[in-house]
Amino acid sequence: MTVVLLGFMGAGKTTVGKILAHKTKREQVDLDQKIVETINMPIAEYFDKYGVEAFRKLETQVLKEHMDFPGIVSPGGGIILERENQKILKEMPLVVYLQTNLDELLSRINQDNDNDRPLVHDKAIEEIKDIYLPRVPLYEEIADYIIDTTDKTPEEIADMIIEIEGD
Ligand SMILES: Nc1ncnc2c1ncn2[C@@H]1O[C@H](COP(=O)(O)OP(=O)(O)O)[C@@H](O)[C@H]1O
Ligand SMILES: O=C(O)C1=C[C@@H](OP(=O)(O)O)[C@@H](O)[C@H](O)C1
Ligand SMILES: [Mg+2]
Repeated sequence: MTVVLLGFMGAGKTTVGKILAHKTKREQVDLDQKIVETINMPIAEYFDKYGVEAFRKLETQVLKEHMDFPGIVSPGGGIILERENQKILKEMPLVVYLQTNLDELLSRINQDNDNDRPLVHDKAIEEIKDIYLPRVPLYEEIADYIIDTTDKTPEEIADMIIEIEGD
């Protein structure tokens, strides 16, 4: 069954998705990674050159290509913004929102040297809050399940999703 992980940047969509796929012997697709393979440059560079709207179009395209993916789908945190994506996500069988408080997200993002996230890079906390707060009700509305990740390890979160799938 297709499992989609939603959540803000730093929620663990990529990390938990990888562990969950490994534990359950399924494939994971990270939509950001698919986009990077297509554009052949880092996401931050693409944002600089072509802007956020162009990125959103690519994001919708790769989501459509993977809506029936038989495994774990880890999108970027902004996947819930486009109406078209919201519709697609609602049709997908199991959507889990990895809920995390903003302090914890900021601390995870800051220690993550593997990813440059242009929407939060060098931004003040108030600006990040302006991106985060309007997204929360969208994640909540679209998800079938919500897991509070704040004090949990990615392993524990993956195990919780396995339990949800078993129910
Ligand atoms: N539950 C967690 N507890 C602690 N650190 C985490 C957790 N989930 C993810 N991280 C760390 O936070 C950073 C961002 O994780 P990532 O999986 O890339 O998030 P996302 O794909 O949702 O933006 C990584 O450095 C990752 O190791
Ligand atoms: O929330 C967003 O708008 C974004 C999240 C990023 O992915 P992660 O959520 O995996 O960091 C990446 O798609 C891009 O930088 C934009
Ligand atoms: Mg990610």
